[in-house]
Amino acid sequence: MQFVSTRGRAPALSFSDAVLAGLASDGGLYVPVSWPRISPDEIAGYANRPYAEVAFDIIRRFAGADIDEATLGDIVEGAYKGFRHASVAPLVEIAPGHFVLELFHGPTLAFKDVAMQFLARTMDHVLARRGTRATIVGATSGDTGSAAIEAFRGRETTDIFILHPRGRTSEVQRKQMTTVLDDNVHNIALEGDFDDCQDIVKAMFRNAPFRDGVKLSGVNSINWGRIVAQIVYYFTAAAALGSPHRQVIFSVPTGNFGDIFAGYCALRMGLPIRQLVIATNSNDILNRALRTGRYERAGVMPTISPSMDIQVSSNFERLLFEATGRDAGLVNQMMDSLGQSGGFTIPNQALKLIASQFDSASASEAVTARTMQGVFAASGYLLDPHTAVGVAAGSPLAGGREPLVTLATAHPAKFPDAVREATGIEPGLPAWLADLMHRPERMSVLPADAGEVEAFIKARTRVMEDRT
Ligand SMILES: Cc1ncc(COP(=O)(O)O)c(C=O)c1O
Ligand SMILES: N[C@@H](CCOP(=O)(O)O)C(=O)O
Repeated sequence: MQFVSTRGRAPALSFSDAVLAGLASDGGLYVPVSWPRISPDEIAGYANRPYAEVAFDIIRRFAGADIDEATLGDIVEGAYKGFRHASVAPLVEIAPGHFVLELFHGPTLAFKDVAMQFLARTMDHVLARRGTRATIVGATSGDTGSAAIEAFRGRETTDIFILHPRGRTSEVQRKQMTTVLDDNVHNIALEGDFDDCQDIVKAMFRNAPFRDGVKLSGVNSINWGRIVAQIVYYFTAAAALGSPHRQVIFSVPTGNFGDIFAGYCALRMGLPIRQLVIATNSNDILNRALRTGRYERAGVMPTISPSMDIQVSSNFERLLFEATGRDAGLVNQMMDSLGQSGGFTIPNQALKLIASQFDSASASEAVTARTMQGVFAASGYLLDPHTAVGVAAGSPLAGGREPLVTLATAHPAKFPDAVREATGIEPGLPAWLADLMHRPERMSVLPADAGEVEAFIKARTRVMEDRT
């Protein structure tokens, strides 16, 4: 399987190369050259199969001969054996016909672990096979960073640099990142918001001498290796609820559009998804875009669901590529306009197509808190604030013919203040993180300046040491 860039000016790459590249050299995002199909019988066969087996069966269709099957089998086994729930991603019914898909049973208590545990093992394998190293960068609003640091810590093949917006993550999230003291882990607290972090990461990829010099690779969902692993749980959840004989609706708390784009991939691969609901907090660029056709950047607003405090949703570019019939010229025009004037208009045809597959809703702070409170009062189930945004956005569609599945993207204990304020209950951290708040921290504070961040990385990466 080859992967092509949404901007059409970078070379097509194999699975391994696309995973190592992260972002395409033309600034675009890699997508598979075509969508593999999973037959109805195969979908039915996924019900009750171990998660790792389904992951293997789906991912092998993208990895092809690039990663031999025995190795891929070992990678997925290793990735999911540390999850604290035997099903990896269990479903819990919180109201008649409304399920949450718990994606937070990995080591850092967020859905990011599902992909990151796979991605780190895959990168490690490819780098070791090639006898080389990479410098990993990532922008985080809290969860990607902790999951990536946990997955890459101590690895000989990589140095990892994570940029988080200073003071804008929850304390638990920050501690999960900054208390990891392995030599290959570097935390940067940036004086800015998440979009600044992400802009700097993208600027580093555009700087070819720097990118090639440090062998830059990325772990955000711009990396196809993240998306491919997130496709899997849409299949396991739908199969458990009766697909392919039954359609399913998914409501997905959305920021960078990676998780919901994985749902779209599942749909393109044959999963009978009735609708994908884009659930946003007050940072509602996607909800506005779907309603008005204008994708218009605004300032990032801090909320009680901080991991979704994002305005520029990188993976929306992948959807635009698909919805315009893979017209890279049009995608370039839209992205240029976003860079120059902060917005663009989605062509009518593309907007219509998107509206036929997606719905969207935005939950205010008050609605998010009321949803946590209401679900707890009715069922005793504690939602984290991100999942609550998804539950609020999806609820109007609950109780109909198709089951509604809201993706539960984080454990409530990652956001104890917001959960306590809404429900009166303070969720505790699991035993292996019980002393987290007392562990020593290490991080460096830097201004939101790509040059300074590059200099910081150059001074610390072992890849540069190799070259000098
Ligand atoms: C807890 C949580 N929920 C939802 C999201 C949104 O996911 P995505 O960025 O893939 O849209 C994030 C961050 O990305 C997150 O950390
Ligand atoms: N919410 C994310 C932001 C980055 O998203 P990603 O999925 O593209 O890595 C976070 O918690 O860091």
